[in-house]
Amino acid sequence: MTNSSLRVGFIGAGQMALAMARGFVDRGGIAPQSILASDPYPEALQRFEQSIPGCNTTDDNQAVIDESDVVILAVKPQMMHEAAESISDIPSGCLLISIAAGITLPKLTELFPTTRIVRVMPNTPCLVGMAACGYSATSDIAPEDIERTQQLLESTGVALQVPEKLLDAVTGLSGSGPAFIYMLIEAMSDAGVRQGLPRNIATQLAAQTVKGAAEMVLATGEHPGALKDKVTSPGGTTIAGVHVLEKAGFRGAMIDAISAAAARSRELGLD
Ligand SMILES: NC(=O)C1=CN([C@@H]2O[C@H](COP(=O)(O)OP(=O)(O)OC[C@H]3O[C@@H](n4cnc5c(N)ncnc54)[C@H](OP(=O)(O)O)[C@@H]3O)[C@@H](O)[C@H]2O)C=CC1
Ligand SMILES: O=C(O)[C@@H]1CCC=N1
Repeated sequence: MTNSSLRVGFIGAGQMALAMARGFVDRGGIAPQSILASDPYPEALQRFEQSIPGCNTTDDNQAVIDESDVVILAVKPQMMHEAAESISDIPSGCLLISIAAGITLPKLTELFPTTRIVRVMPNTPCLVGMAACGYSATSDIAPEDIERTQQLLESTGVALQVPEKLLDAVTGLSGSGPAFIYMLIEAMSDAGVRQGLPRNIATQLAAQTVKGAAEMVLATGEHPGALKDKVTSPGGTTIAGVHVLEKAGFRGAMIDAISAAAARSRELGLD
């Protein structure tokens, strides 16, 4: 089946469902008419319809399962039990993809009567084709289901298969990571404004600097530390700033933040 004929459903039409649906339509060759999203919250469905003109919406989760080839489970982890209870039957042709933080594959297969299920951790930059996704599936899943998952996720950015025990780490790093980077960009922009730059110029310079530095890491394959050294002229400006960041515990704070997010993911899985 080509992507143009693939029917993709979303159970939960919130932020992440929207970002993925937009990515699938813009870059994955999925027709808006082939997208069906359910949510109990009418405003969420309205927002979804406005963002994906031509898509279909419903308040009936079972209808999404019955009328889709792939269904993304995009409810909060705390709502997964309730979502599962609203589904009585899963046709054999339907592949389920859970994006909920923390909910493990054994838990998912207990909640949903199917073995065709993949656990994915995407991130919101899939909206602009720059996602970093990790995913994992049970060992008895068909290779075609892995291929389908890989293909769909790749249309929104990078998709890496990892052992399930690493998915909470992926959640802390790349699932939650965009929020940490937005905070960094905001802080850099504030610093620019503090130094007299107009806000729009400061934010543009900060965001482009983050994007450029990220691209340097990916394109050159060099260690980030080596790239940092190339910016850091002896006795120059950068080392003065690096010293301040080291004294403030910048690296430790980032490691602690990602570790806390990963720990929270593990905790959500225990509910
Ligand atoms: N936001 C992100 O960056 C990322 C989120 N995720 C995961 O994606 C999932 C969704 O997160 P996010 O989009 O941020 O959350 P949102 O709250 O924006 O979206 C979830 C939506 O699901 C709806 N919902 C609640 N119960 C049900 C139900 N029984 N059936 C159908 N829909 C229901 C909610 O309605 P209501 O508001 O009325 O409860 C809400 O509109 C989470 O599991 C999260 O862990 C994964 C990676 C990144
Ligand atoms: O904050 C959260 O719980 C979700 C999961 C990863 C990103 N957002």
